[in-house]
Amino acid sequence: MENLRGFLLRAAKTTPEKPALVERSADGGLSTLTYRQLEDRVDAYAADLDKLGLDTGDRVVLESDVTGCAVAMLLACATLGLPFIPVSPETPAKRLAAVLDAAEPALFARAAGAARAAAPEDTAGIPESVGLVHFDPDGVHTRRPPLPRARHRRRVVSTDTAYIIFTSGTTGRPKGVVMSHRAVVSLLSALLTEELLTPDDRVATTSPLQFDFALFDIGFALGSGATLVPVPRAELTWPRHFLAFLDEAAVTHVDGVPSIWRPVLRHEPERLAELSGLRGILFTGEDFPLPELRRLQRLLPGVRITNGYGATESMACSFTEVPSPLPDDLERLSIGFPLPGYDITLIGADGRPVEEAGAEGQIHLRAPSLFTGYWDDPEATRAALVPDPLDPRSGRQVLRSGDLACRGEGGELYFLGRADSQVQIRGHRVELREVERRLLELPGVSAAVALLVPQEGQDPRLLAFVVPGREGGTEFDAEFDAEFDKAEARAFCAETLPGYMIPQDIRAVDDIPLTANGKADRAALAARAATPS
Ligand SMILES: Nc1ncnc2c1ncn2[C@@H]1O[C@H](COS(=O)(=O)NC(=O)C[C@H](N)c2cccc(Br)c2)[C@@H](O)[C@H]1O
Repeated sequence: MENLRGFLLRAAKTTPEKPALVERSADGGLSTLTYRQLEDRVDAYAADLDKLGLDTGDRVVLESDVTGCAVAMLLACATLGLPFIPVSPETPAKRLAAVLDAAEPALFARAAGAARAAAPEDTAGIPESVGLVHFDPDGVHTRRPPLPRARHRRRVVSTDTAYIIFTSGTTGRPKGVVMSHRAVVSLLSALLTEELLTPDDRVATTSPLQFDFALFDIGFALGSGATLVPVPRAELTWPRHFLAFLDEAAVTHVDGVPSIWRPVLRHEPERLAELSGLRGILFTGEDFPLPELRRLQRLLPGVRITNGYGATESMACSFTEVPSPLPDDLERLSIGFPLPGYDITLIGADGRPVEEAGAEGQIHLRAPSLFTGYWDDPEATRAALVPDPLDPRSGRQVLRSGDLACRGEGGELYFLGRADSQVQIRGHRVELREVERRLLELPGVSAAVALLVPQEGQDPRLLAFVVPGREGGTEFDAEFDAEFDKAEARAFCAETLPGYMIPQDIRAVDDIPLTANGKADRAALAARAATPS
Protein backbone atom coordinates (compact mmCIF):
# COMPACT_ATOMS: atom_id res chain seq x y z
CA MET A 1 0.00 0.00 0.00
CA GLU A 2 2.93 2.35 0.39
CA ASN A 3 2.94 3.19 -3.29
CA LEU A 4 1.11 6.30 -4.41
CA ARG A 5 -0.73 4.26 -7.03
CA GLY A 6 -2.00 1.68 -4.56
CA PHE A 7 -3.21 4.34 -2.17
CA LEU A 8 -4.96 6.56 -4.75
CA LEU A 9 -6.69 3.70 -6.58
CA ARG A 10 -8.02 1.89 -3.51
CA ALA A 11 -11.56 2.96 -4.34
CA ALA A 12 -11.25 1.12 -7.68
CA LYS A 13 -11.53 -2.10 -5.70
CA THR A 14 -14.52 -1.15 -3.57
CA THR A 15 -16.46 1.36 -5.69
CA PRO A 16 -15.15 0.98 -9.26
CA GLU A 17 -18.16 2.69 -10.82
CA LYS A 18 -17.91 5.82 -8.67
CA PRO A 19 -16.62 8.94 -10.46
CA ALA A 20 -12.94 9.56 -9.72
CA LEU A 21 -12.84 12.73 -11.85
CA VAL A 22 -15.35 15.09 -13.39
CA GLU A 23 -13.77 17.55 -15.78
CA ARG A 24 -14.57 20.02 -18.54
CA SER A 25 -14.70 18.13 -21.85
CA ALA A 26 -13.61 19.43 -25.26
CA ASP A 27 -17.23 19.91 -26.35
CA GLY A 28 -17.83 22.24 -23.41
CA GLY A 29 -19.75 19.76 -21.30
CA LEU A 30 -18.52 17.72 -18.34
CA SER A 31 -16.93 14.28 -18.70
CA THR A 32 -16.66 11.66 -15.96
CA LEU A 33 -13.91 9.11 -15.39
CA THR A 34 -14.85 6.31 -12.99
CA TYR A 35 -12.28 4.71 -10.70
CA ARG A 36 -12.26 1.63 -12.96
CA GLN A 37 -11.77 3.75 -16.09
CA LEU A 38 -8.98 5.66 -14.36
CA GLU A 39 -7.27 2.42 -13.31
CA ASP A 40 -7.55 1.04 -16.86
CA ARG A 41 -5.98 4.22 -18.25
CA VAL A 42 -3.18 4.05 -15.65
CA ASP A 43 -2.42 0.47 -16.71
CA ALA A 44 -2.52 1.35 -20.41
CA TYR A 45 -0.13 4.27 -19.88
CA ALA A 46 2.14 2.13 -17.68
CA ALA A 47 2.31 -0.55 -20.39
CA ASP A 48 3.24 2.07 -23.00
CA LEU A 49 5.87 3.65 -20.73
CA ASP A 50 7.31 0.24 -19.83
CA LYS A 51 8.06 -0.43 -23.52
CA LEU A 52 10.41 2.58 -23.47
CA GLY A 53 12.79 0.63 -21.21
CA LEU A 54 13.19 3.23 -18.44
CA ASP A 55 14.80 2.24 -15.15
CA THR A 56 13.30 2.75 -11.68
CA GLY A 57 14.38 6.25 -10.65
CA ASP A 58 14.51 7.67 -14.19
CA ARG A 59 12.72 11.03 -14.07
CA VAL A 60 9.70 11.95 -16.19
CA VAL A 61 8.77 15.62 -16.63
CA LEU A 62 4.99 15.79 -16.80
CA GLU A 63 3.69 18.93 -18.51
CA SER A 64 -0.05 19.32 -18.20
CA ASP A 65 -2.95 21.03 -16.52
CA VAL A 66 -4.76 19.00 -13.86
CA THR A 67 -6.78 16.53 -15.96
CA GLY A 68 -7.85 12.87 -15.88
CA CYS A 69 -5.03 12.06 -18.30
CA ALA A 70 -2.48 13.86 -16.11
CA VAL A 71 -3.64 11.95 -13.02
CA ALA A 72 -3.41 8.70 -14.99
CA MET A 73 0.06 9.59 -16.21
CA LEU A 74 1.42 10.44 -12.76
CA LEU A 75 -0.05 7.21 -11.40
CA ALA A 76 1.50 5.27 -14.30
CA CYS A 77 4.87 6.80 -13.35
CA ALA A 78 4.26 5.84 -9.70
CA THR A 79 3.45 2.28 -10.81
CA LEU A 80 6.81 1.97 -12.56
CA GLY A 81 8.86 3.84 -9.96
CA LEU A 82 9.51 6.77 -12.30
CA PRO A 83 9.67 10.01 -10.27
CA PHE A 84 7.45 12.55 -12.01
CA ILE A 85 8.25 16.25 -12.13
CA PRO A 86 5.01 18.18 -12.69
CA VAL A 87 5.22 21.42 -14.67
CA SER A 88 2.38 23.56 -15.95
CA PRO A 89 2.03 24.46 -19.62
CA GLU A 90 2.43 28.12 -18.62
CA THR A 91 5.89 27.47 -17.19
CA PRO A 92 8.19 30.02 -18.87
CA ALA A 93 10.69 28.42 -21.27
CA LYS A 94 13.72 29.61 -19.25
CA ARG A 95 12.41 28.11 -16.06
CA LEU A 96 11.57 24.86 -17.83
CA ALA A 97 15.10 24.77 -19.20
CA ALA A 98 16.50 25.23 -15.67
CA VAL A 99 14.39 22.33 -14.38
CA LEU A 100 15.42 20.09 -17.30
CA ASP A 101 19.07 21.01 -16.73
CA ALA A 102 18.87 20.23 -13.02
CA ALA A 103 16.76 17.08 -13.18
CA GLU A 104 18.23 15.48 -16.33
CA PRO A 105 14.99 13.57 -16.96
CA ALA A 106 14.80 10.51 -19.22
CA LEU A 107 11.47 11.54 -20.66
CA PHE A 108 9.30 14.58 -21.29
CA ALA A 109 5.60 13.70 -21.27
CA ARG A 110 3.40 16.48 -22.64
CA ALA A 111 -0.37 16.43 -22.51
CA ALA A 112 -1.89 16.65 -25.97
CA GLY A 113 -3.67 19.93 -26.41
CA ALA A 114 -1.77 21.47 -23.51
CA ALA A 115 -2.05 25.21 -23.45
CA ARG A 116 1.59 25.67 -24.48
CA ALA A 117 1.78 27.35 -27.85
CA ALA A 118 4.00 24.63 -29.25
CA ALA A 119 2.46 21.63 -30.95
CA PRO A 120 2.69 18.49 -28.82
CA GLU A 121 5.44 17.05 -31.01
CA ASP A 122 7.47 20.24 -30.88
CA THR A 123 10.79 19.30 -29.32
CA ALA A 124 11.95 22.91 -28.98
CA GLY A 125 13.60 23.44 -25.62
CA ILE A 126 13.86 19.74 -24.93
CA PRO A 127 17.46 18.45 -25.02
CA GLU A 128 18.29 15.65 -27.45
CA SER A 129 19.10 13.39 -24.50
CA VAL A 130 15.47 13.53 -23.35
CA GLY A 131 12.77 11.40 -24.94
CA LEU A 132 9.47 13.03 -25.87
CA VAL A 133 6.02 11.51 -25.72
CA HIS A 134 2.65 13.06 -25.67
CA PHE A 135 -0.40 11.51 -24.11
CA ASP A 136 -4.17 11.72 -24.56
CA PRO A 137 -7.17 9.53 -23.73
CA ASP A 138 -6.06 7.04 -26.41
CA GLY A 139 -2.65 6.41 -24.92
CA VAL A 140 1.00 7.48 -24.99
CA HIS A 141 2.44 8.49 -28.36
CA THR A 142 6.23 8.43 -28.76
CA ARG A 143 7.72 11.36 -30.65
CA ARG A 144 11.34 10.66 -29.73
CA PRO A 145 12.25 7.56 -27.71
CA PRO A 146 14.49 8.06 -24.66
CA LEU A 147 18.13 7.07 -24.96
CA PRO A 148 18.63 3.34 -24.31
CA ARG A 149 19.71 2.62 -20.74
CA ALA A 150 20.52 -0.31 -18.46
CA ARG A 151 17.75 -1.34 -16.11
CA HIS A 152 19.22 -1.99 -12.67
CA ARG A 153 16.09 -2.36 -10.60
CA ARG A 154 12.91 -4.33 -11.06
CA ARG A 155 11.01 -3.33 -7.90
CA VAL A 156 9.60 -0.08 -6.56
CA VAL A 157 9.96 0.33 -2.79
CA SER A 158 8.21 2.80 -0.50
CA THR A 159 11.28 4.98 0.03
CA ASP A 160 11.67 5.44 -3.73
CA THR A 161 10.87 8.88 -5.08
CA ALA A 162 7.25 9.49 -6.09
CA TYR A 163 7.75 13.06 -7.31
CA ILE A 164 10.07 16.05 -7.31
CA ILE A 165 8.55 19.53 -7.02
CA PHE A 166 10.86 22.27 -8.23
CA THR A 167 10.17 25.48 -6.34
CA SER A 168 11.65 28.76 -7.49
CA GLY A 169 14.35 28.84 -4.85
CA THR A 170 15.21 32.31 -3.65
CA THR A 171 18.66 31.96 -5.15
CA GLY A 172 17.12 31.67 -8.62
CA ARG A 173 18.37 28.10 -9.03
CA PRO A 174 15.26 25.95 -8.74
CA LYS A 175 15.22 23.70 -5.66
CA GLY A 176 13.84 20.22 -6.21
CA VAL A 177 11.87 18.90 -3.23
CA VAL A 178 12.17 15.08 -3.41
CA MET A 179 9.16 13.23 -1.94
CA SER A 180 9.02 9.46 -1.46
CA HIS A 181 5.94 7.25 -1.84
CA ARG A 182 6.08 6.59 1.90
CA ALA A 183 6.12 10.31 2.71
CA VAL A 184 3.12 11.20 0.56
CA VAL A 185 1.06 8.17 1.55
CA SER A 186 1.75 8.80 5.26
CA LEU A 187 0.51 12.39 4.96
CA LEU A 188 -2.60 11.41 3.03
CA SER A 189 -3.33 8.59 5.49
CA ALA A 190 -2.93 10.91 8.49
CA LEU A 191 -5.25 13.38 6.77
CA LEU A 192 -8.04 10.80 6.60
CA THR A 193 -8.31 11.01 10.40
CA GLU A 194 -9.51 14.61 10.03
CA GLU A 195 -12.58 13.28 8.19
CA LEU A 196 -12.80 16.40 6.03
CA LEU A 197 -14.35 14.47 3.12
CA THR A 198 -16.85 11.68 2.48
CA PRO A 199 -16.91 9.53 -0.69
CA ASP A 200 -19.85 11.63 -1.89
CA ASP A 201 -17.83 14.84 -1.93
CA ARG A 202 -16.85 16.51 -5.19
CA VAL A 203 -13.63 18.42 -4.58
CA ALA A 204 -12.79 21.37 -6.83
CA THR A 205 -9.05 21.83 -7.23
CA THR A 206 -7.73 25.17 -8.44
CA SER A 207 -3.93 24.97 -8.25
CA PRO A 208 -1.59 24.34 -11.18
CA LEU A 209 -0.06 20.84 -11.42
CA GLN A 210 3.41 22.20 -10.58
CA PHE A 211 2.19 23.26 -7.10
CA ASP A 212 2.02 20.43 -4.58
CA PHE A 213 -1.38 21.77 -3.54
CA ALA A 214 -2.66 20.15 -6.76
CA LEU A 215 -0.95 16.85 -5.89
CA PHE A 216 -2.41 17.14 -2.41
CA ASP A 217 -5.91 17.65 -3.84
CA ILE A 218 -5.54 14.61 -6.10
CA GLY A 219 -4.54 12.52 -3.07
CA PHE A 220 -7.10 14.18 -0.78
CA ALA A 221 -10.02 13.44 -3.14
CA LEU A 222 -9.01 10.03 -4.51
CA GLY A 223 -7.65 8.81 -1.17
CA SER A 224 -11.10 9.48 0.30
CA GLY A 225 -12.88 7.71 -2.56
CA ALA A 226 -14.41 11.08 -3.48
CA THR A 227 -14.47 12.85 -6.86
CA LEU A 228 -11.83 15.33 -8.03
CA VAL A 229 -13.13 18.27 -10.07
CA PRO A 230 -10.31 20.28 -11.70
CA VAL A 231 -11.33 23.90 -12.37
CA PRO A 232 -9.98 24.96 -15.79
CA ARG A 233 -7.66 27.95 -15.43
CA ALA A 234 -9.60 29.85 -18.11
CA GLU A 235 -12.76 29.55 -16.00
CA LEU A 236 -11.09 30.11 -12.63
CA THR A 237 -10.04 33.66 -13.48
CA TRP A 238 -13.54 34.85 -14.39
CA PRO A 239 -15.71 35.01 -11.23
CA ARG A 240 -18.96 34.37 -13.07
CA HIS A 241 -17.51 31.42 -14.98
CA PHE A 242 -15.82 30.06 -11.87
CA LEU A 243 -19.08 30.08 -9.87
CA ALA A 244 -21.07 28.70 -12.81
CA PHE A 245 -18.60 25.84 -13.16
CA LEU A 246 -18.78 25.02 -9.42
CA ASP A 247 -22.56 24.99 -9.69
CA GLU A 248 -22.68 22.95 -12.91
CA ALA A 249 -20.30 20.33 -11.49
CA ALA A 250 -22.25 20.26 -8.19
CA VAL A 251 -19.03 20.82 -6.26
CA THR A 252 -19.22 20.32 -2.46
CA HIS A 253 -15.67 21.34 -1.53
CA VAL A 254 -13.30 23.97 -2.97
CA ASP A 255 -9.54 23.89 -2.38
CA GLY A 256 -7.39 26.86 -3.30
CA VAL A 257 -5.05 29.58 -2.10
CA PRO A 258 -6.75 32.64 -0.54
CA SER A 259 -6.35 34.76 -3.69
CA ILE A 260 -8.83 32.66 -5.72
CA TRP A 261 -11.66 34.26 -3.71
CA ARG A 262 -10.67 37.92 -4.18
CA PRO A 263 -12.29 38.49 -7.62
CA VAL A 264 -15.41 36.55 -6.60
CA LEU A 265 -15.84 38.57 -3.39
CA ARG A 266 -15.47 41.79 -5.27
CA HIS A 267 -17.49 41.14 -8.41
CA GLU A 268 -20.00 38.35 -7.69
CA PRO A 269 -20.81 38.26 -3.96
CA GLU A 270 -24.51 37.53 -4.59
CA ARG A 271 -23.85 34.57 -6.90
CA LEU A 272 -21.31 33.23 -4.44
CA ALA A 273 -23.98 33.19 -1.73
CA GLU A 274 -26.16 31.05 -4.01
CA LEU A 275 -23.70 28.14 -4.11
CA SER A 276 -26.06 25.83 -2.24
CA GLY A 277 -24.09 22.58 -2.56
CA LEU A 278 -20.89 23.87 -1.01
CA ARG A 279 -19.94 22.17 2.30
CA GLY A 280 -16.26 23.00 2.72
CA ILE A 281 -13.43 25.28 1.70
CA LEU A 282 -9.76 24.56 2.35
CA PHE A 283 -6.99 27.11 1.87
CA THR A 284 -3.25 27.05 2.42
CA GLY A 285 -0.05 28.73 1.29
CA GLU A 286 -0.36 32.17 2.87
CA ASP A 287 -2.48 34.24 5.24
CA PHE A 288 -6.10 34.72 4.30
CA PRO A 289 -6.68 38.48 4.82
CA LEU A 290 -9.20 38.64 7.66
CA PRO A 291 -11.54 41.23 6.03
CA GLU A 292 -11.91 38.92 3.03
CA LEU A 293 -12.32 35.84 5.21
CA ARG A 294 -15.08 37.55 7.18
CA ARG A 295 -16.90 38.45 3.96
CA LEU A 296 -16.53 34.89 2.67
CA GLN A 297 -17.97 33.55 5.92
CA ARG A 298 -20.85 35.98 5.83
CA LEU A 299 -21.75 34.92 2.30
CA LEU A 300 -21.34 31.18 3.03
CA PRO A 301 -22.46 30.86 6.66
CA GLY A 302 -22.84 27.06 6.75
CA VAL A 303 -19.57 26.23 4.98
CA ARG A 304 -16.69 24.80 7.03
CA ILE A 305 -13.50 26.71 6.24
CA THR A 306 -10.21 24.94 6.98
CA ASN A 307 -6.85 26.66 7.32
CA GLY A 308 -4.21 24.21 6.09
CA TYR A 309 -0.61 24.90 7.06
CA GLY A 310 2.50 23.19 5.77
CA ALA A 311 5.42 23.28 3.38
CA THR A 312 6.25 21.23 0.30
CA GLU A 313 9.03 19.59 2.35
CA SER A 314 6.39 17.65 4.29
CA MET A 315 3.50 18.40 1.89
CA ALA A 316 1.33 19.54 4.80
CA CYS A 317 1.21 19.44 8.55
CA SER A 318 -1.86 20.96 10.20
CA PHE A 319 -5.53 21.50 9.40
CA THR A 320 -7.50 23.89 11.56
CA GLU A 321 -11.15 24.80 11.27
CA VAL A 322 -11.65 28.57 11.11
CA PRO A 323 -13.98 29.72 13.92
CA SER A 324 -17.37 30.60 12.48
CA PRO A 325 -18.16 33.42 12.73
CA LEU A 326 -14.71 34.89 13.32
CA PRO A 327 -14.74 36.78 16.64
CA ASP A 328 -14.60 40.55 16.00
CA ASP A 329 -11.52 40.94 18.17
CA LEU A 330 -9.70 38.03 16.59
CA GLU A 331 -6.34 39.33 15.40
CA ARG A 332 -4.87 36.28 13.74
CA LEU A 333 -5.88 32.78 12.71
CA SER A 334 -4.39 29.80 14.48
CA ILE A 335 -2.69 27.00 12.55
CA GLY A 336 -3.84 24.78 15.40
CA PHE A 337 -2.09 21.49 16.10
CA PRO A 338 -0.19 19.18 13.74
CA LEU A 339 -1.84 16.02 12.37
CA PRO A 340 -1.76 12.82 14.42
CA GLY A 341 1.74 11.34 14.14
CA TYR A 342 3.21 14.82 13.60
CA ASP A 343 4.88 16.96 16.21
CA ILE A 344 6.15 20.52 16.24
CA THR A 345 8.83 21.89 18.55
CA LEU A 346 9.50 25.63 18.61
CA ILE A 347 13.21 26.34 18.86
CA GLY A 348 14.36 29.79 20.01
CA ALA A 349 17.27 31.80 18.64
CA ASP A 350 19.44 30.22 21.32
CA GLY A 351 18.77 26.76 19.91
CA ARG A 352 16.71 25.74 22.92
CA PRO A 353 13.05 24.74 22.91
CA VAL A 354 10.55 27.51 23.63
CA GLU A 355 8.00 26.44 26.22
CA GLU A 356 6.06 29.47 27.39
CA ALA A 357 2.93 30.69 25.61
CA GLY A 358 3.42 33.69 23.35
CA ALA A 359 7.15 33.14 22.99
CA GLU A 360 8.45 32.94 19.44
CA GLY A 361 10.40 30.04 18.03
CA GLN A 362 11.19 28.39 14.73
CA ILE A 363 8.97 25.44 13.77
CA HIS A 364 10.91 22.16 13.80
CA LEU A 365 8.73 19.35 12.49
CA ARG A 366 8.93 15.63 13.27
CA ALA A 367 6.76 13.82 10.77
CA PRO A 368 6.52 10.61 8.73
CA SER A 369 6.16 12.70 5.55
CA LEU A 370 9.46 14.58 5.58
CA PHE A 371 11.04 14.99 2.18
CA THR A 372 14.03 12.91 1.15
CA GLY A 373 16.13 16.01 0.45
CA TYR A 374 16.65 18.68 -2.17
CA TRP A 375 17.54 17.24 -5.57
CA ASP A 376 21.31 17.28 -6.11
CA ASP A 377 21.82 19.82 -3.32
CA PRO A 378 23.30 18.19 -0.18
CA GLU A 379 24.16 21.55 1.36
CA ALA A 380 20.59 22.90 1.17
CA THR A 381 19.39 19.50 2.42
CA ARG A 382 21.66 19.65 5.49
CA ALA A 383 20.30 23.09 6.29
CA ALA A 384 16.69 21.89 6.21
CA LEU A 385 16.90 18.33 7.55
CA VAL A 386 18.73 18.81 10.84
CA PRO A 387 19.49 16.55 13.82
CA ASP A 388 16.56 16.55 16.21
CA PRO A 389 17.53 19.43 18.53
CA LEU A 390 16.03 17.61 21.51
CA ASP A 391 17.71 14.32 20.65
CA PRO A 392 20.78 15.14 18.54
CA ARG A 393 22.58 11.86 19.13
CA SER A 394 19.63 9.79 17.89
CA GLY A 395 20.49 10.29 14.23
CA ARG A 396 16.86 11.32 13.67
CA GLN A 397 16.33 14.38 11.54
CA VAL A 398 13.60 17.01 11.75
CA LEU A 399 12.51 19.67 9.25
CA ARG A 400 13.89 23.08 10.16
CA SER A 401 10.93 24.84 8.53
CA GLY A 402 12.10 28.46 8.34
CA ASP A 403 8.73 29.43 9.80
CA LEU A 404 8.36 31.31 13.06
CA ALA A 405 5.44 30.59 15.37
CA CYS A 406 4.25 30.93 18.96
CA ARG A 407 1.71 29.05 21.05
CA GLY A 408 -1.55 30.29 22.59
CA GLU A 409 -2.70 29.42 26.09
CA GLY A 410 -4.15 26.13 24.87
CA GLY A 411 -0.96 25.14 23.09
CA GLU A 412 -2.40 25.99 19.66
CA LEU A 413 0.11 27.42 17.19
CA TYR A 414 0.12 30.84 15.53
CA PHE A 415 2.21 31.39 12.40
CA LEU A 416 4.35 34.51 12.83
CA GLY A 417 6.06 34.69 9.45
CA ARG A 418 9.15 33.45 7.66
CA ALA A 419 12.42 33.61 9.55
CA ASP A 420 14.03 35.01 6.42
CA SER A 421 11.38 37.70 6.12
CA GLN A 422 12.64 39.22 9.33
CA VAL A 423 14.04 42.48 8.14
CA GLN A 424 16.03 45.14 9.88
CA ILE A 425 15.37 48.85 9.60
CA ARG A 426 17.69 51.18 11.40
CA GLY A 427 18.79 48.26 13.54
CA HIS A 428 15.26 47.34 14.53
CA ARG A 429 13.66 44.05 13.57
CA VAL A 430 10.55 44.59 11.45
CA GLU A 431 7.86 41.96 11.15
CA LEU A 432 6.25 42.69 7.77
CA ARG A 433 3.15 40.73 8.73
CA GLU A 434 2.58 43.07 11.70
CA VAL A 435 2.49 46.00 9.25
CA GLU A 436 0.09 44.08 6.97
CA ARG A 437 -2.17 43.16 9.85
CA ARG A 438 -2.45 46.79 10.92
CA LEU A 439 -3.23 47.93 7.36
CA LEU A 440 -5.97 45.29 7.13
CA GLU A 441 -7.70 46.99 10.06
CA LEU A 442 -7.99 50.19 7.99
CA PRO A 443 -11.61 50.61 6.89
CA GLY A 444 -12.10 49.81 3.21
CA VAL A 445 -8.93 47.74 2.88
CA SER A 446 -9.36 44.05 1.98
CA ALA A 447 -5.75 42.97 1.30
CA ALA A 448 -2.34 44.38 2.09
CA VAL A 449 1.27 43.55 1.32
CA ALA A 450 4.23 45.19 3.03
CA LEU A 451 7.71 44.86 1.65
CA LEU A 452 11.15 46.31 1.92
CA VAL A 453 12.74 47.81 -1.16
CA PRO A 454 16.51 47.96 -0.78
CA GLN A 455 18.13 51.26 -1.73
CA GLU A 456 21.68 51.99 -2.68
CA GLY A 457 23.71 53.06 0.31
CA GLN A 458 20.82 53.85 2.60
CA ASP A 459 18.18 52.17 4.69
CA PRO A 460 15.71 50.08 2.68
CA ARG A 461 12.31 51.68 2.12
CA LEU A 462 9.31 50.13 3.84
CA LEU A 463 6.47 50.13 1.31
CA ALA A 464 2.92 48.87 1.41
CA PHE A 465 0.27 48.14 -1.19
CA VAL A 466 -3.40 47.92 -0.20
CA VAL A 467 -6.41 46.65 -2.14
CA PRO A 468 -9.77 48.39 -1.69
CA GLY A 469 -12.41 46.07 -0.32
CA ARG A 470 -15.52 47.59 -1.77
CA GLU A 471 -18.23 45.17 -2.76
CA GLY A 472 -20.01 45.44 -6.07
CA GLY A 473 -18.74 45.25 -9.59
CA THR A 474 -17.27 48.71 -9.97
CA GLU A 475 -13.92 48.58 -11.62
CA PHE A 476 -11.01 50.05 -9.78
CA ASP A 477 -12.54 53.44 -8.95
CA ALA A 478 -9.92 56.08 -9.12
CA GLU A 479 -11.60 57.95 -6.31
CA PHE A 480 -10.58 55.16 -3.91
CA ASP A 481 -7.03 55.96 -4.86
CA ALA A 482 -7.71 59.68 -4.52
CA GLU A 483 -9.82 59.33 -1.40
CA PHE A 484 -7.33 56.82 -0.05
CA ASP A 485 -5.53 59.23 2.16
CA LYS A 486 -1.93 58.09 2.53
CA ALA A 487 -1.28 60.45 5.41
CA GLU A 488 -4.34 59.16 7.22
CA ALA A 489 -3.25 55.54 6.60
CA ARG A 490 0.23 56.28 7.94
CA ALA A 491 -1.25 57.99 10.99
CA PHE A 492 -3.45 54.94 11.51
CA CYS A 493 -0.32 52.76 11.52
CA ALA A 494 1.44 55.18 13.85
CA GLU A 495 -1.22 54.57 16.49
CA THR A 496 0.04 51.04 17.11
CA LEU A 497 3.35 50.57 15.31
CA PRO A 498 6.78 51.95 16.19
CA GLY A 499 8.11 54.59 13.82
CA TYR A 500 10.41 52.30 11.89
CA MET A 501 7.44 50.04 11.05
CA ILE A 502 5.32 52.79 9.46
CA PRO A 503 5.46 52.43 5.67
CA GLN A 504 7.12 55.40 4.03
CA ASP A 505 4.70 54.99 1.13
CA ILE A 506 1.32 53.27 0.93
CA ARG A 507 -0.26 52.72 -2.48
CA ALA A 508 -3.79 51.68 -3.32
CA VAL A 509 -3.76 49.06 -6.11
CA ASP A 510 -6.56 47.27 -7.87
CA ASP A 511 -5.03 43.87 -7.36
CA ILE A 512 -2.03 42.17 -5.86
CA PRO A 513 0.13 40.52 -8.56
CA LEU A 514 0.30 36.76 -8.04
CA THR A 515 2.95 34.07 -8.52
CA ALA A 516 2.18 31.02 -10.69
CA ASN A 517 0.96 29.27 -7.52
CA GLY A 518 -1.42 32.13 -6.68
CA LYS A 519 0.53 33.71 -3.82
CA ALA A 520 1.31 37.41 -3.52
CA ASP A 521 4.21 38.14 -5.87
CA ARG A 522 6.39 40.39 -3.75
CA ALA A 523 9.12 40.56 -6.37
CA ALA A 524 6.61 41.96 -8.90
CA LEU A 525 5.45 44.51 -6.32
CA ALA A 526 9.02 45.53 -5.56
CA ALA A 527 9.61 46.02 -9.29
CA ARG A 528 6.42 48.10 -9.53
CA ALA A 529 7.54 50.08 -6.51
CA ALA A 530 10.70 51.03 -8.35
CA THR A 531 8.56 53.02 -10.78
CA PRO A 532 7.19 56.30 -9.37
CA SER A 533 3.47 56.07 -8.50
N1 LIG B 1 -1.97 28.39 6.37
C1 LIG B 1 -0.91 29.17 6.16
N2 LIG B 1 -0.88 30.43 6.64
C2 LIG B 1 0.19 31.21 6.43
N3 LIG B 1 1.29 30.83 5.76
C3 LIG B 1 1.30 29.58 5.26
C4 LIG B 1 0.21 28.69 5.43
N4 LIG B 1 0.51 27.52 4.82
C5 LIG B 1 1.75 27.66 4.30
N5 LIG B 1 2.22 28.91 4.56
C6 LIG B 1 3.52 29.45 4.16
O1 LIG B 1 3.93 28.82 2.93
C7 LIG B 1 5.14 28.12 3.14
C8 LIG B 1 5.11 26.81 2.33
O2 LIG B 1 5.09 27.15 0.97
S1 LIG B 1 5.18 25.95 -0.02
O3 LIG B 1 6.34 25.16 0.31
O4 LIG B 1 5.11 26.53 -1.32
N6 LIG B 1 3.91 25.01 0.22
C9 LIG B 1 2.65 25.50 0.16
O5 LIG B 1 2.42 26.68 0.06
C10 LIG B 1 1.51 24.50 0.17
C11 LIG B 1 1.76 23.31 1.06
N7 LIG B 1 2.79 22.44 0.49
C12 LIG B 1 0.49 22.58 1.23
C13 LIG B 1 -0.05 21.83 0.18
C14 LIG B 1 -1.26 21.17 0.37
C15 LIG B 1 -1.91 21.23 1.60
C16 LIG B 1 -1.35 21.98 2.60
BR1 LIG B 1 -2.17 22.08 4.26
C17 LIG B 1 -0.16 22.65 2.44
C18 LIG B 1 5.16 27.81 4.63
O6 LIG B 1 6.49 27.57 5.04
C19 LIG B 1 4.59 29.08 5.21
O7 LIG B 1 5.57 30.09 5.25
